[in-house]
Amino acid sequence: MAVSSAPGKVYLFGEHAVVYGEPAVPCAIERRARVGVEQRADSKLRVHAEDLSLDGFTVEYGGSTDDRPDVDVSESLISAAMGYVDEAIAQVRDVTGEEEVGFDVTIESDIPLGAGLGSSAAVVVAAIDAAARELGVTLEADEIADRAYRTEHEVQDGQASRADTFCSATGGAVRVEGEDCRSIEAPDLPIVIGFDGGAGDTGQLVAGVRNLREEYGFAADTVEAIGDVVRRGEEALADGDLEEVGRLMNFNHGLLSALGVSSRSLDTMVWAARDADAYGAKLTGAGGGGCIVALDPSPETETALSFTPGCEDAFRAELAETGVKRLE
Ligand SMILES: Nc1ncnc2c1ncn2[C@@H]1O[C@H](COP(=O)(O)OP(=O)(O)OP(=O)(O)O)[C@@H](O)[C@H]1O
Ligand SMILES: C[C@@](O)(CCO)CC(=O)[O-]
Ligand SMILES: [Mg+2]
Repeated sequence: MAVSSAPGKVYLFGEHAVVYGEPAVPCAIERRARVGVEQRADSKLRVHAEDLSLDGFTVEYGGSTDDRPDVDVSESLISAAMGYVDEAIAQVRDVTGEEEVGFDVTIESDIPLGAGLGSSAAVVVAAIDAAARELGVTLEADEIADRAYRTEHEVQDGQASRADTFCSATGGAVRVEGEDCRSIEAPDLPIVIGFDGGAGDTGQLVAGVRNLREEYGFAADTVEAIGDVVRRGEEALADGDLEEVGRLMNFNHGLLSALGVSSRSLDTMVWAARDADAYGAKLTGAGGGGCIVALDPSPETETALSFTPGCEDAFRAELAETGVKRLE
């Protein structure tokens, strides 16, 4: 049995636009997915997922018979959950050359699912690392990131960036522009997260932006404008100028909103953070529902969010210095 964990992330700048080659700056946070992998005698996959916003379920399938068991969970939820794990295991079969190998996979995660904190990337990164090690292969962080990217690319219908998976595999603050992925220095960031209890489907939201971009020149311009905001944001980060970082986060949120990926509850939380004098606030990740990220060294934003209708949870997040961790 091999067990690995990987962190979730927030985007300081640049989600969605990063899919079209603009730069983005995500930052790993200390909320992790842990994945345990044990090789089986047959070629099936059994997945036990503990906290998919329900009590947990187990599915077993693959091999010659497809015996998805009777579980008290909708088929669509299982399919959604299995998409990433399935493809991650396919990548490990490919990289190790062991095409017929089967696994029991156990997932535990404290990253809310589909909420913009990169639960998919964390699960995929940890699963790839653990499954490869279970077969005696230790992959470098770059290779894990690459295989995890291919997984997200496959599941998100060919539209994904390397940002989430690179950030989760390497930890820290990173900058991703197309194929170019690197770690960057970031000042101490007083990160506050607000969570509306909801979720958005990354694949669908990315497809929505793609359609807008194809239909309207000004939507394509909006994507480019996000790139401009990110470049200014990088300068502000390098200068340690958190007030400017915050102003640019606000601008970035407005542009994401124009692209149709915000929601009423995300906007409400963003305004609650701004009213509490946060440096700035924006949605994080694919949007549609889920989380916002704000910067505020004082307790005001967290307190304000905890009294905001529609905000289910407000918490501080520490930067995760380490990406994938080998636990067993
Ligand atoms: N604990 C878990 N167990 C099994 N699968 C999980 C778990 N957490 C996440 N996943 C997988 O990740 C999918 C959610 O990924 P999605 O990209 O839509 O959201 P996210 O990664 O949380 O947010 P974002 O991509 O916006 O940062 C789930 O449908 C499921 O397939
Ligand atoms: C929306 C998006 O930019 C980030 C999702 O966390 C998609 C991606 O980069 O693959
Ligand atoms: Mg995701």
